Amino acid sequence: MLVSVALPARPWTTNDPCDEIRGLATTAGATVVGELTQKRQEVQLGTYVGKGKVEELQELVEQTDADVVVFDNDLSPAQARNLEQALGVKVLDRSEVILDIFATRAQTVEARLQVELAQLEYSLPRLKQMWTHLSRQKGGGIGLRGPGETQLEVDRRLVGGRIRDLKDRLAEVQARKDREVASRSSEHTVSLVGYTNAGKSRLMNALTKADVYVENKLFSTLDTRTRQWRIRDWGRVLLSDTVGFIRDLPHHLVASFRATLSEARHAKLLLHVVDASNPHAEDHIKAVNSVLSELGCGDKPTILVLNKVDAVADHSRLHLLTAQHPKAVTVSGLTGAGIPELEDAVMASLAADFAEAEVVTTAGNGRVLAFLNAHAEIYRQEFHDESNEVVIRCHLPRHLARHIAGPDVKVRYLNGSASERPA
Ligand SMILES: Nc1nc2c(ncn2[C@@H]2O[C@H](COP(=O)(O)OP(=O)(O)OP(=O)(O)O)[C@@H](O)[C@H]2O)c(=O)[nH]1
Ligand SMILES: [Mg+2]
Repeated sequence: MLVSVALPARPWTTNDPCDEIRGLATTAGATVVGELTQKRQEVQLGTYVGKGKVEELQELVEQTDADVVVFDNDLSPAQARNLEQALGVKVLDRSEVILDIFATRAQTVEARLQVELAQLEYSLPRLKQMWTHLSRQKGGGIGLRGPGETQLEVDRRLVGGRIRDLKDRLAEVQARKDREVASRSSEHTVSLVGYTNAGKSRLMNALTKADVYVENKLFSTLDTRTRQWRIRDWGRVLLSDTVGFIRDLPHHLVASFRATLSEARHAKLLLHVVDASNPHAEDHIKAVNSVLSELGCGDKPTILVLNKVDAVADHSRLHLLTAQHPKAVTVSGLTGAGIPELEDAVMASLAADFAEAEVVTTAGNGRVLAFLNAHAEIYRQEFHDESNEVVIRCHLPRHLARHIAGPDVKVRYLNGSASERPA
């Protein structure tokens, strides 16, 4: 049974208020048997909704034989407890459903650690509810208590210990990952970000011919994957797919998925993928932008990618989107439409970092030659026998110039216009 409550601070954005929570609940494996919606001026402290609605909900639960009630809103521990008592069935809120999906989807060690951490941090304030229940069963918890401690305190301590343990292990994994990401600092790194189900993974497959899991469910990607993307004859880009964002992401998850998003934080360019066929596309763009700025990626060069253009039924809405975001690129990961234009936009953005340069070094400097071969676009090489020097004209990413610095290396930039490519 789904419940969605509109509040002045969190209004419904469509005439189908349960749309998203239905998607989340189904993704979590539930079958939806009924829905209840209400507009309220403020939250009822004890039970979130008013007494009348609780009764209505009770009836609906009985009629449909529902065994879980899922709120599209976030409930306080006390509200969840009171509702469970009144309704006689399990009551979950939006964050719990998202956490549950994350728990079943997490694949790598890192994602599992993050999900467990988020779940424990979420349940710590809710322990009281579990233990008042249990201590009644076990005769007041006799025999379970440590000296001077109530069972609740023991439990909090255990959970607290586990949380610290998880944090330590995550820190290790993340340090390793940061080293990995940093070692790619000389590369063109691009990250796909966007609302869940926007089509990031499919676009990744289309661009890199990789085989990343794609599914019409929310949060099909929980781990970052990085693949090579060869853009025609221009060069190589490392493209990462990331976990999808969602409105009101539980903030523990934002924090713990920071690491999963480290690729995005270190990327030189973000491709913000939007499902242009979704009527809420504009809301999704805003939600993603706000998570990005929370992650400290707000100022990163970003290309907005209006995806699934093949599925857009209402073209006037697409026109609105393109009018609102004139620099956006319109594509379809399914049909491949617009991908050449996306490649152009990516090249132009990354090339803004390129400069035409003349590098002079001794002919035997294999290190510099190898580096330029790998990272620059060389278009002329001259050997000067008398001085035993080699003069290399190339297109060099400015931020890489420091990697070839040395006593026998001279770098001279040939013109100020960085984005121009030599003929
Ligand atoms: N019609 C159409 N469907 C698409 C397109 N791109 C993706 N889809 C479908 O949209 C659904 C979601 O695609 P994914 O690539 O898994 O989306 P995602 O952004 O990676 O989703 P999460 O990993 O859950 O955040 C799948 O059913 C895809 O087949 C497209 O260009 N056109
Ligand atoms: Mg995905």
